[in-house]
Amino acid sequence: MLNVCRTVCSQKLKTIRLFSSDTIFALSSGHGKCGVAVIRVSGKNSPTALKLLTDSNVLPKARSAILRRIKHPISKETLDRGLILWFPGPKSFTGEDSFELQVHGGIAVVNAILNALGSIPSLRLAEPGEFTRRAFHNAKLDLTEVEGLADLLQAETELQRRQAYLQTEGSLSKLYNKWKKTLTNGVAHVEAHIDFGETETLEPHLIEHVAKDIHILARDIEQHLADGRKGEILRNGVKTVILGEPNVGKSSLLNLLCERPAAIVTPIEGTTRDVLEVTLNIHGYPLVLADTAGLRSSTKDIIEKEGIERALKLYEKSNLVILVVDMEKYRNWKRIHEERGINKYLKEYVDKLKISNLIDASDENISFTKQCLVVFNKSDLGQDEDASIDEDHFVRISCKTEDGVAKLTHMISQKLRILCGEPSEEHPSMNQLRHRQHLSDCLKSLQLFLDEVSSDDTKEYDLVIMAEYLRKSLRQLGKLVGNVTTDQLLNVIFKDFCIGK
Ligand SMILES: Nc1nc2c(ncn2[C@@H]2O[C@H](COP(=O)(O)OP(=O)(O)OP(=O)(O)O)[C@@H](O)[C@H]2O)c(=O)[nH]1
Ligand SMILES: [K+]
Ligand SMILES: [Mg+2]
Repeated sequence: MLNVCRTVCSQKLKTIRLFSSDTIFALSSGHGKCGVAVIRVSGKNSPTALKLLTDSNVLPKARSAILRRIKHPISKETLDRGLILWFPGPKSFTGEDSFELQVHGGIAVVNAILNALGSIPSLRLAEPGEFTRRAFHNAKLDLTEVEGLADLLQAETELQRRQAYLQTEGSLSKLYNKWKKTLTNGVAHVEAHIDFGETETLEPHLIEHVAKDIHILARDIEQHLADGRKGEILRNGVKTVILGEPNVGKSSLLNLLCERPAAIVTPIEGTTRDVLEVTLNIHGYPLVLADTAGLRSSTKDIIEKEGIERALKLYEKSNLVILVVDMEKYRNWKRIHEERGINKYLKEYVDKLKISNLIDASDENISFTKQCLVVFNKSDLGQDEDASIDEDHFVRISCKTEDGVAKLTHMISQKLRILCGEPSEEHPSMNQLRHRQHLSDCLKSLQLFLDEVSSDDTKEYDLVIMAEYLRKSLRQLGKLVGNVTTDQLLNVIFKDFCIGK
């Protein structure tokens, strides 16, 4: 559909580049047949375009839905009848004069209206994300809010939606702007000291006061950075890997959790080679679950060896490990080593799988170095009264009878809550590497400032250097919210948007 429109507009696109004075239009609802399609127009020629489409000299009432015939500007043919919403700037999404059309969602209807818009001089099809980019340039949204909006469009689970929504509403923005204000204050005070310090009487302990504020700020940023990457994990999905010996039922478990036969299951050891990933929604949390090749060192098969290597690589990067154990094998082991318990078995098991760093060796009991659940599978194959399997991170299941699977799902969701947290307005989590980098750099400069304060016992501060450290920190916060940007950065951020947003 857009191809048609692109052809119509291609002539114009050749000559018109991304000048903000262009008036842009696009289909903003999904592509293909649908009940209602939303077409958006924004820019200084919106009023003219709207008058032409409605064949009227007056603009409709602002921000009210009005039913109108939509006509071709030249032939005056009625193309459809639909709702019109007129948003005069600056009280619009983009901050510019703009309007929206809600029309019948047929492909030909949408094409006809897009073509009609394309026939109006100085109107052109919007680039991906261009409406949002204008909103950003007109200070309707800052950069973290733009990122929140992109995430909201991508969100697949309830908690991803909640985190993204709070961010579009400025949860991160408010926090970072508060920090910016503290820093701006600090810079102003230090600079005032440099400019007037020698001639005028300034508050005697001014630098100490600034240092106190900066100290609190540095602590807050440090705490914000030390959040276990909760926001990032929620945004990207919890990387979870199923590991274990061959034939313990890893693929059976993946199939059970995703409720379809995604992975091949056979009684042959070494059935799975490639990593197989499925995305699941568990109680609103996104889980990226990977089935892997059974870990063993005895194989000579080069394909299986490669599969094992891939499994181990994935393990290193995973947020959560589901370690599968064959209940029967554990039972047999216990018969031989009666005096030794489950912890001993697990230590031997991870050694054998060559993932011994999963268990903290210094610990007498068992503690894992990553979030981990141990699944004792094939519980249907005999009776076992070992009560130690009912501990926090151990669960007994049968992929055959589906016994214990509900309990496992519950335990997984608890782990997801630990890893992702609950998005909240009061304690928003940063959720992109970009945020982390700017904040770490900001913190570094703040620490240099604080070092300068504490190192000088004669209280003869080097104010010029100190002001520079604060300005550097401020610049990082500016980059974070988007006061300081480059086209390159903006292109990266806006690349996730589609045409019409
Ligand atoms: N009785 C019983 N058999 C099971 C259970 N879970 C899996 N199996 C069987 O165990 C065999 C191996 O299952 P898979 O799911 O292929 O095991 P895997 O760990 O993925 O094996 P590899 O990919 O070869 O490492 C199959 O014959 C399954 O039907 C269970 O809970 N009870
Ligand atoms: K198998
Ligand atoms: Mg398998």
